[in-house]
Amino acid sequence: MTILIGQPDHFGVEAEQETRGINEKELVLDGGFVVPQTNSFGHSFRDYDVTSERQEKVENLYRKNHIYQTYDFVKKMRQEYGKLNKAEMSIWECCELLNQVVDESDPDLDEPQIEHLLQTAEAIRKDYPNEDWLHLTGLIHDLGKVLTLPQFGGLPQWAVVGDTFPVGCAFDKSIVHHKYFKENPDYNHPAYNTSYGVYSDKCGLDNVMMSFGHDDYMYLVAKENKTTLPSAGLFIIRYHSFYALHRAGAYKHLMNDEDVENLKWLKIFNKYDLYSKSKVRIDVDKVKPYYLSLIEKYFPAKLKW
Ligand SMILES: O[C@H]1[C@H](O)[C@@H](O)[C@H](O)[C@@H](O)[C@H]1O
Ligand SMILES: [Fe+2]
Ligand SMILES: [Fe+2]
Repeated sequence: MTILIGQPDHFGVEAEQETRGINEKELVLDGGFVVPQTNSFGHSFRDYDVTSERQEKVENLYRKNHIYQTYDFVKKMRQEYGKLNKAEMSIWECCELLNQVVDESDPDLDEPQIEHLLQTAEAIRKDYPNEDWLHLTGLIHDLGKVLTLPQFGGLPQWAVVGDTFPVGCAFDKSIVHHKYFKENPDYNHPAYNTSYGVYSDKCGLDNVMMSFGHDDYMYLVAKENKTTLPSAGLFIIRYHSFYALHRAGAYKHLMNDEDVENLKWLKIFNKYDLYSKSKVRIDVDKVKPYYLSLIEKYFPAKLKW
């Protein structure tokens, strides 16, 4: 059975068809993963408009995120967190730390994050049994959320979670709660508010500064600790919250050929990241040995964080 992909949403039909095209022609999802119609709160996934107490929290987070994530802020954060001098630990130790984190930006999930990591990884493993790198990518993609913990500086949630977007060029209209960018100092900055901004045609996303958060941080950690994950794995880690790109198709003018290839895997990954969120618990002890073997294959025993 081929899975249903991409619910029709406010990003429009075009992005949907594009995902479908890739799915049918190249990487067919055949594992029978059933995409639920509603999240565990009974709403459709990624609905940022319904009114509830929870949504108010989510919107408030995006308001701050959009106002404070400037080009200068990102540069400073990358410098600071690129030092990797906060902790030394294994990947699994970090998974366990994540148990203390609940993501306030997520309208679909209020479970501790370790559940989400395992749900994502296990759903991928079922449908893509041979792509062990993709299972591990599922397990680790959100580990950067430890930035909210005191030993990592206790960053506010707006600097850690939520969808990401490039800084240094214009903020695309498809970004969730776009209206709050009007209060971002870069919004009116002539060097930063054109479609290329400080970048050039097909410069490659590697050269683009993304709003700072768990994605960019985990990418830095994986790269600097010399992971042997393939480039598609690193790409997924850095851009999995970049919905303006992988859902809405914005910012394509900044992609190089390798990005175009890797985007196919990211689109597949996203289905599992988004739609595996549920109240169904995974038996951690049962799956732990498998993931420990993958960690050993792709990472050193201890990493600098
Ligand atoms: O609220 C969520 C959450 O923070 C995820 O970890 C991130 O990847 C998503 O893009 C975002 O929408
Ligand atoms: Fe994430
Ligand atoms: Fe995730």
